Amino acid sequence: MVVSAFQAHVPLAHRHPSAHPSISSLHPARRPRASATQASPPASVQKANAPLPQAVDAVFIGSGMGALTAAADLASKGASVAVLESYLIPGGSSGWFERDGFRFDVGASMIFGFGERGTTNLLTRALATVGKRLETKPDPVQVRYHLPDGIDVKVHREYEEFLAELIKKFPHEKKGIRKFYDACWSVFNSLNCMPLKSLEEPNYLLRVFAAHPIACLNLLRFIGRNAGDIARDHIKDETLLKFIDMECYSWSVVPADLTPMINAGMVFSDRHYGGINYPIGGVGRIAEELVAGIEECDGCSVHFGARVKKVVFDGAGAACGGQLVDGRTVSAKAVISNATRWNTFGEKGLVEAERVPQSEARFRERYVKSPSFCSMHIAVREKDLKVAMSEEEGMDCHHIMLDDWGEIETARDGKGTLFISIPTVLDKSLAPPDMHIFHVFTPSWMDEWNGLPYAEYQAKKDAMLNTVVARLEKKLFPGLNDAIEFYEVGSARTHRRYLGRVDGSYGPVAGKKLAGLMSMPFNRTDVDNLYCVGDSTFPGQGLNATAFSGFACAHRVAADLGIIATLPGPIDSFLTDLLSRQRLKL
Ligand SMILES: NC(=O)c1ccc[n+]([C@@H]2O[C@H](COP(=O)([O-])OP(=O)(O)OC[C@H]3O[C@@H](n4cnc5c(N)ncnc54)[C@H](O)[C@@H]3O)[C@@H](O)[C@H]2O)c1
Ligand SMILES: CC(C)=CCC/C(C)=C/C=C/C(C)=C/C=C/C(C)=C/C=C/C=C(C)/C=C/C=C(C)/C=C/C=C(\C)CCC=C(C)C
Repeated sequence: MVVSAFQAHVPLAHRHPSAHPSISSLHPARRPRASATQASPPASVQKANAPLPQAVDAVFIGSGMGALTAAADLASKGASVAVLESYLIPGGSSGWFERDGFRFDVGASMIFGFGERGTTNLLTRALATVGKRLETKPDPVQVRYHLPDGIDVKVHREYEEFLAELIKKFPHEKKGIRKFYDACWSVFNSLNCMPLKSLEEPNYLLRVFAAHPIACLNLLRFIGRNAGDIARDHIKDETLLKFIDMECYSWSVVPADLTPMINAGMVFSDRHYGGINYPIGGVGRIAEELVAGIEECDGCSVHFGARVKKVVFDGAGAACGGQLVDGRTVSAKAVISNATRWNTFGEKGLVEAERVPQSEARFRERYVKSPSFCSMHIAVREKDLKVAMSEEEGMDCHHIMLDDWGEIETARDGKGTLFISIPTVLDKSLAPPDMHIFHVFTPSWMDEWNGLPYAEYQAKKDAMLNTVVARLEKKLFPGLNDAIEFYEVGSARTHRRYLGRVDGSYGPVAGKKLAGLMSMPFNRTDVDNLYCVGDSTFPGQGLNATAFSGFACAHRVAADLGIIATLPGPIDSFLTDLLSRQRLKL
């Protein structure tokens, strides 16, 4: 099937601002967006969609960053892979869409894992597995916070510069601040000195322990802890603790008490080590290049418009393929689901109810769905903004805004935490000259949107936009209202529809206080030959995190397929099962 330019850019959300007098009168300068771009779809997408293979070593359900990383790594090791993606372009939440010469990132534009050094630069490494590389633009500031109590803090790329700014605000906590963030460095440095592969492959564990015993022991010290515990070991000031809650919430969507310390160590240090780097041409370029690289490998293919209905099983109850909604089947020795845990094992999931293993109950008891986001993608005319927009004049790409601490997690209707990215500050190629892309998103729940009739649904989107624009105008971007060229709002329903994620959820989060990452599932499941990859697996949300899950998954699958050396078969099986039984007790 050839994907037409129009199909490849199906609207993310349908919206008709002109149909709502309140909106058009509030924003006379706005116009409905023009029809979807007629530009050609990317070469990767055009080339993909060869006929489905009948049988491969590994079949992937979905093409999010977890699956693409794993598929690329397996392909580079000589395995044959088929990636089946239900949508028309790759990447899932790291995909893109185009309108009128603008290229919007579907998800967050703040990208970790693109550094040049160490071992934690997993996006650089994922691309390298298939001989690809992307030009990136270093971001001098990870994020600028605009928080209650007058907290206006920039997280500079330079660690000491960030600490100095925070300490200036909380001088009485000088020691505690350094101790907390230094603890994060200790986690990061331990990870960043070792190859990162599967924690459920004993041969790797033995080798890595032999080569890096101190780093491994340090990671074991932190793997069962949460960032909030460590913060409170060192910090007493309640406002500073709230700031650290926000530091965690801004990427984990839970406060520090529920945020695993390993992930906090990664995020709070890598931003100063590899740094935040924006891929020129947009976040979607990562998925495009991975697809191109996978397709260049013998026996490997990526297919779009290929929605998998169910996992297929053999007579012994082992997974042996994926069946599409149109009935076609791809047989495989390993079946890897990049759908969320709920979409894989839940009601109407890919695995029929009677085959769902008991152990999944354990996951559901510990993890809940995080909220979705209401995403406002806005095209903005620079000349009408009353603030300087260039990096040279001090504009930052990413901002987080909150007006009242009480609303950090709970506020609805656009009154809670606002995440703002303006990727055109770093990459002008994303928009026509003198135009900017504002991506503003705020946590939002499916129950706010479900069942709304069309007119109410559209009105709610517009109301959210108006609330948010008013807040941004007042605090950060005077003139924004009149500078809007066009906009597009996505709700939890949009995320569910286009990303296939249950309730449009951003991913699983701890439903209660857990021991760090100890109970986060790895890639193997209790169904033979069925694996999971992506943010429903260790270590959770984030592109770099899902790239880790991809490498880990590829390593374990390659071991099971006999492509890489393991301990002798029976010993490998015995130790792997022992490790997984031990984790089940936790
Ligand atoms: N800046 C950032 O760090 C950033 C940016 C974007 C995304 N992300 C992260 O990406 C993570 C998600 O990555 P992921 O790997 O878990 O995947 P994903 O959810 O992004 O992608 C899954 C893909 O699987 C496809 N799919 C689902 N069910 C299918 C089926 N039955 N048949 C065929 N295809 C199916 C979906 O269409 C989607 O393309 C999120 O946690 C988010 O944090 C991070
Ligand atoms: C051998 C023995 C005995 C022991 C071994 C011990 C061992 C080796 C343990 C190893 C543990 C490992 C390998 C852990 C690896 C962890 C990794 C790689 C974690 C990576 C985490 C990355 C994260 C969490 C990245 C998150 C980024 C996100 C979510 C970015 C998105 C940002 C937003 C949504 C915010 C956007 C904000 C604005 C303002 C727009």
